[in-house]
Amino acid sequence: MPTIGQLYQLSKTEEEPSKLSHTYQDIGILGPKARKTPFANPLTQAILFLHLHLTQTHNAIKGRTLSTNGPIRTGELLMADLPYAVLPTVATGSGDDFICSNLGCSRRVSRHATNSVTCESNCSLDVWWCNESCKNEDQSRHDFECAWLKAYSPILRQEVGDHDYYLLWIVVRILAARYLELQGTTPTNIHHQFTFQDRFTSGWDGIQLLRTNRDSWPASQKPSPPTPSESTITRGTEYGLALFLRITLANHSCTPNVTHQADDRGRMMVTALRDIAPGEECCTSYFDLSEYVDLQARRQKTQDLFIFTCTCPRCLDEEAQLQK
Ligand SMILES: C[S@@+](CC[C@H](N)C(=O)[O-])C[C@H]1O[C@@H](n2cnc3c(N)ncnc32)[C@H](O)[C@@H]1O
Repeated sequence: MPTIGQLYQLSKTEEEPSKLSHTYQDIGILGPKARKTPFANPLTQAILFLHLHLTQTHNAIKGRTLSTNGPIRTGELLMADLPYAVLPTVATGSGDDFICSNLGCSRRVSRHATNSVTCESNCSLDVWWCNESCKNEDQSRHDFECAWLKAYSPILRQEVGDHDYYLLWIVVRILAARYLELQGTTPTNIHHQFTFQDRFTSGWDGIQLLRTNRDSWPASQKPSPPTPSESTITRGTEYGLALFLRITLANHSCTPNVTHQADDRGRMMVTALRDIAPGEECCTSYFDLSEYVDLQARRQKTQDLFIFTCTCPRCLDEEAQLQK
């Protein structure tokens, strides 16, 4: 079950991040249907937002699902999800930008920004912060990974390649978040402030729920998992690699009713593509549907990347047409 996803910057043809941020920051316009929970991080005030009508349900084949228990209008913001862990995936030394390592910030910043700082121990060329405040705020989390990065990042990167190196590093960052959560000092530790834990599990408890639901699949849907290789992974415009606990509940549909886009600070913004009725499942698309148009191409894509055969209404309808 893929739960760690690339964050992509919005392309120029899509809605500008600033517009999304504006809708989000001006969250009062959503009125009483919206609840907001200030994030623990006093410096950045990153905000986790969940629409009051969003809920979690279960489907025998798909596993956990994101659903609604009330009406949602086209264009409404459903979720601004914060990552549990995020890391930069831009090749070392390349490009002008970095992602601030402070989880509560996660902004993309120019390497030439006057206030940017790096780790004194030179543990990794990928670890940067916007400024001293972000570094101080992130210090205890970074201390957890610093020795590991210094000892292993050059060797691992060479020996296993970027893809596997990033997967190992994000596991270290997930453990760092867990460690800080136990200390009660982390900005990811929103558990105690979050008032609707009953609907969405936060923190390490949420990580523990991330396991495959393959046991519930019919035998026909259980091929051997493909070995991901650099050539089979379409990365798009890279922003970072992140783990989200709430948007990960959204299943795939080839006629999605929601869309997800990373904003410019590593949050995943989920917006309704059409009116959604109470009780409907909220599905997004896991890939660019304009690139995978016919049924066979789309089904191959979900098999290759996520090991399931899509049975969304569009796929079933097209399948029936082909069988006529
Ligand atoms: C990001 S998770 C979505 C949440 C997942 N259902 C869960 O229980 O955590 C992706 C996984 O959900 C399942 N899934 C998503 N969309 C599906 C679909 N249209 N049909 C069948 N399974 C689907 C697959 O197991 C896939 O690997």
